[in-house]
Amino acid sequence: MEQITVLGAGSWGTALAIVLADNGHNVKLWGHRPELINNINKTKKNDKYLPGVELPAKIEGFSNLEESLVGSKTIVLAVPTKAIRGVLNEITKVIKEAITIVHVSKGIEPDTLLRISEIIEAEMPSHLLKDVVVLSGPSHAEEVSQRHITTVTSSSKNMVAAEYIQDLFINQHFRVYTNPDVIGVEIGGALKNIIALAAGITDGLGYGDNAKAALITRGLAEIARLGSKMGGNPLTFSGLTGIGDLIVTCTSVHSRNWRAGNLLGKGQKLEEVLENMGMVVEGVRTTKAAYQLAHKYDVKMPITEALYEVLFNGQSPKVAVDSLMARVKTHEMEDLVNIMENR
Ligand SMILES: NC(=O)C1=CN([C@@H]2O[C@H](COP(=O)(O)OP(=O)(O)OC[C@H]3O[C@@H](n4cnc5c(N)ncnc54)[C@H](OP(=O)(O)O)[C@@H]3O)[C@@H](O)[C@H]2O)C=CC1
Ligand SMILES: O=C(CO)COP(=O)(O)O
Repeated sequence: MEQITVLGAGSWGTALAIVLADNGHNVKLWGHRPELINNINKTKKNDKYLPGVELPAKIEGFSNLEESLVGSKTIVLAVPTKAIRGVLNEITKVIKEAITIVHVSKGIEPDTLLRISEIIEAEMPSHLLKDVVVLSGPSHAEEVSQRHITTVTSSSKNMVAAEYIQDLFINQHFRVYTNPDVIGVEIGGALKNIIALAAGITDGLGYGDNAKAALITRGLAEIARLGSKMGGNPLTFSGLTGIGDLIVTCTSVHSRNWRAGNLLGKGQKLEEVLENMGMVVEGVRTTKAAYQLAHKYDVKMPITEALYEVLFNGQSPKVAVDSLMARVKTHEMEDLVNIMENR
């Protein structure tokens, strides 16, 4: 059995700590708010993020980063995308030996347009970084923490590392696959949040299942279009970290992105929505990044572009949906578009 440090004591960090503890590992769970950590250690619960869930005895909370890292060679990084650089910077100051970082965040950094594994490689000195692995897939913390059946994918440039992480996490309720396509896995996980926001908006506007099916399917088309151009394997987008995560996030009330979109669709302002969520809504920043990526790679991403107008240019959700539907008619399949345009 291993000792593993989980950085980030929010919903996902805590749920993954439970999986690891269930597998017999000793888990040091670090959070940056001492009151939350004291409460975790006292009550053996994280009532702010996973109300009512009992934490296994093998999880110990830490608010001191250095203490949480002593003796751990594998670190699970479970903080929101915007906090990643800061946390990596602090890790670098205190560790002495190379570590394996498993990141579980779903986002892309606006402006730099870096994926999370690229941020990790850029921030960490190479002598302190053994491997980077991404663990991603359709997995809401609320269900994982109740040991409901979940499937995810472990991906790394180094498949030995991906398989090592598969072994650490896999159990009867939490099935872990591997996939060498880090780009496809990270792009699918990050961009599904944009489509989930849009699905929440159409639900909030009062549209039904047809609209949601359209968003999931056409959302997948634009994610795959961008992701393949960035070097991802097109097949990855039909897997757990592509269509799988799209389905769960667009259809579940657990999704913070769907919930935020739903409130936007019902007429709330973005600032108001984010203030009241109390948890990270990754899709907002990622919409900005994907909008920039679409221009950089010259890829059509109509849903992303419509959402960008709503989030950053004050367009009303109804007008954005109407303009999506009023676009010039086209073929469904990319190849057909190329064939027809060249005939
Ligand atoms: N929840 C889920 O089901 C899943 C989430 N993910 C991904 O996991 C990542 C984390 O999300 P999740 O746990 O759900 O988010 P939450 O909002 O539930 O928790 C985020 C945690 O990170 C903490 N945090 C914020 N800023 C910092 C910082 N600068 N330094 C240290 N800690 C910080 C927050 O503390 P505080 O707010 O108190 O400051 C909070 O404890 C996201 O990228 C998300 O997309 C992936 C799969 C499933
Ligand atoms: O990534 C997730 C499920 O796979 C969590 O999605 P939300 O961040 O929208 O809650």
